[in-house]
Amino acid sequence: MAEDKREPDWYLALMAPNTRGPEFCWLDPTAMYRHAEAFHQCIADMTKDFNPDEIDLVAGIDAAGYVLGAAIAFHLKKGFLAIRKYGHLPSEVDDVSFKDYSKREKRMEIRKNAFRPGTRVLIVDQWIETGGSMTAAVELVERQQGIVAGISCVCIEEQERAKKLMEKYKCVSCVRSKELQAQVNAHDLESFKTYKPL
Ligand SMILES: O=P(O)(O)OC[C@H]1O[C@H](OP(=O)(O)OP(=O)(O)O)[C@H](O)[C@@H]1O
Ligand SMILES: Nc1ncnc2[nH]cnc12
Repeated sequence: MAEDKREPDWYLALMAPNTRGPEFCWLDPTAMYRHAEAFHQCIADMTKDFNPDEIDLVAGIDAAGYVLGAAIAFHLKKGFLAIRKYGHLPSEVDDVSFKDYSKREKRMEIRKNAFRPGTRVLIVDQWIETGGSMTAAVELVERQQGIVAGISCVCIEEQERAKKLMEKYKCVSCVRSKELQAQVNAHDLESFKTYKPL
């Protein structure tokens, strides 16, 4: 078999740059999900540092976290918990208010009795920018006496609240090198210079 000469996080170069101007700071990992090998490698990398025997349930954050969370739940043979934007679940809920990168007040919710106390939950999202969404998700899980078994995202920016999460929980991202991490923090990847839509 031919030796794989690619960098371990080669597939992150398939993320599309933001072309909607400075008000919209998103990079677009969904561009990468279209590539079968890239998406599968991404899911493998988001899970490889976790022992499946130490996870009972995978939770994904509405909306981009659903794509990855559901794939990871399937990969690890676990169930999936939807952490929803507020006002969508047709059941009794626990909810929490928070601010994210948009600086707007937001709310998210999970159903009451979402799992038994002591359940070990892996929380999955596409991205941590300010850490507002992930911190809120952790609060919802812990309020129902869940144990946060870990946090897994494609990219985690090194901002204040994200650093606090990293101190307290096992956090995994697909970014392997310091160079790429710095580019992620700056929302500007070297690969954007040569990025070509499929
Ligand atoms: O660390 P933060 O500053 O909280 O930002 C991260 C969140 O922002 C995005 O969600 P968003 O609700 O904007 O979009 P989505 O519905 O497409 O997932 C992303 O998927 C994370 O959930
Ligand atoms: N900069 C960013 N890129 C991609 N997804 C994001 N979600 C929040 N911030 C993001």
